[in-house]
Amino acid sequence: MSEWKDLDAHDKAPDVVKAWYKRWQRMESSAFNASSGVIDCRNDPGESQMLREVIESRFHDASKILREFMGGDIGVDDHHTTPRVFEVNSLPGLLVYPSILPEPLQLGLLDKLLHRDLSDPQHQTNVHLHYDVPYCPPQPHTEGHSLSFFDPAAQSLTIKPKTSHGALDVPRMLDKKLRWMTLGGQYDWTAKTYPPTPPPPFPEDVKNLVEGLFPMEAEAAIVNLYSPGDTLSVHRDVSEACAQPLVSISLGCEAIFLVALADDAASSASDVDSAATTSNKDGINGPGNLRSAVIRLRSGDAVLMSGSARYAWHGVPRVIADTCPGFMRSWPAAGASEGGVGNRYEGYRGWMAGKRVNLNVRQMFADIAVEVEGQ
Ligand SMILES: O=C(O)CCC(=O)C(=O)O
Ligand SMILES: [Fe+2]
Repeated sequence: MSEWKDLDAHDKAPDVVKAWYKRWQRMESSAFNASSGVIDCRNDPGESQMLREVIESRFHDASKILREFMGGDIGVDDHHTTPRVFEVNSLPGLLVYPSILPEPLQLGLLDKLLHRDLSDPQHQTNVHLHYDVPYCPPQPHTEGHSLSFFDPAAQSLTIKPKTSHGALDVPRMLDKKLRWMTLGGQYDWTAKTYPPTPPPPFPEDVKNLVEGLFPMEAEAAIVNLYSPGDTLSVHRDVSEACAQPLVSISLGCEAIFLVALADDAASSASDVDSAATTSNKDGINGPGNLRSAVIRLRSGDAVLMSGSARYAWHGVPRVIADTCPGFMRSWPAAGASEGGVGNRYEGYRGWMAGKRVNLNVRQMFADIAVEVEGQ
């Protein structure tokens, strides 16, 4: 097994992993909907041969952490008082927490990430690489933060290109261009490093939520935004200075998430052929000597990558259209019975119905122990 310090963030995935990913990217939805090899925690996870339930001692009162995040009672039910956690048998350290976030909390997290944190000029996005992004000054209802980009008053902003790109308006930025935003440590996707300058503070409420629920410190995050048709190719997240866990929280449309650990011996040409050309169980789920998992991630689910699974190859070959849950589809507009601030965002009603948002949180430095007991 490789040492963390030997792993290079610029390494390309072995061919066998890339071929497996491509199969999933090209697969008809009917094939993966019918595939018994996909881990889907909403469908009797306890019965699955691919998972085993584990006990997280830190969940003695998850509801307290969830309430603190929302600043009040959110009608947390029993499930959320003691969320269930499953470990993937083929990849020890890969944990799945189905629907760990209750619905109101999912909406609250979207508000914080996409109204408050996106309009904080300290947080970089992919749009900043090519454009000078202007911000609207704070308003009485924004608690000192710049006005949300979803607000009608922000629609007249012009986002000027730094290079030869054409100018961009706010709706086009939000609908099409915006693919990621960084929180805390501002990861540089091109250099695949964290800049040496001190990062902006990690948003405190999101930090408390993540650290309360998961065995890690929240020091840097990437918020990925996908539309159906967008993908994230196979990579490993090894730019952090330590091998502490990483947590990935999904909101909105469902996705297929692939994870694989390839032993050096697993990259031979014959494995690539079998991954690329057969439709047998191995061809879909990964060649026999790849330790792999295919997980259907839904809104409110979390995945924790720890232990050897922390440096597994992984990617998102598919975001599944028309799968955003009903309670979230109209975001950022308020629901029919709600009044108040949501109505400001009426012009973007239904924006979230065509999006998947993934909050991917990493610990960059300090060491803490992971406490997971077998059941
Ligand atoms: O969108 C996801 O589920 C995964 C994102 C990811 O792997 C990353 O941000 O490094
Ligand atoms: Fe990743």
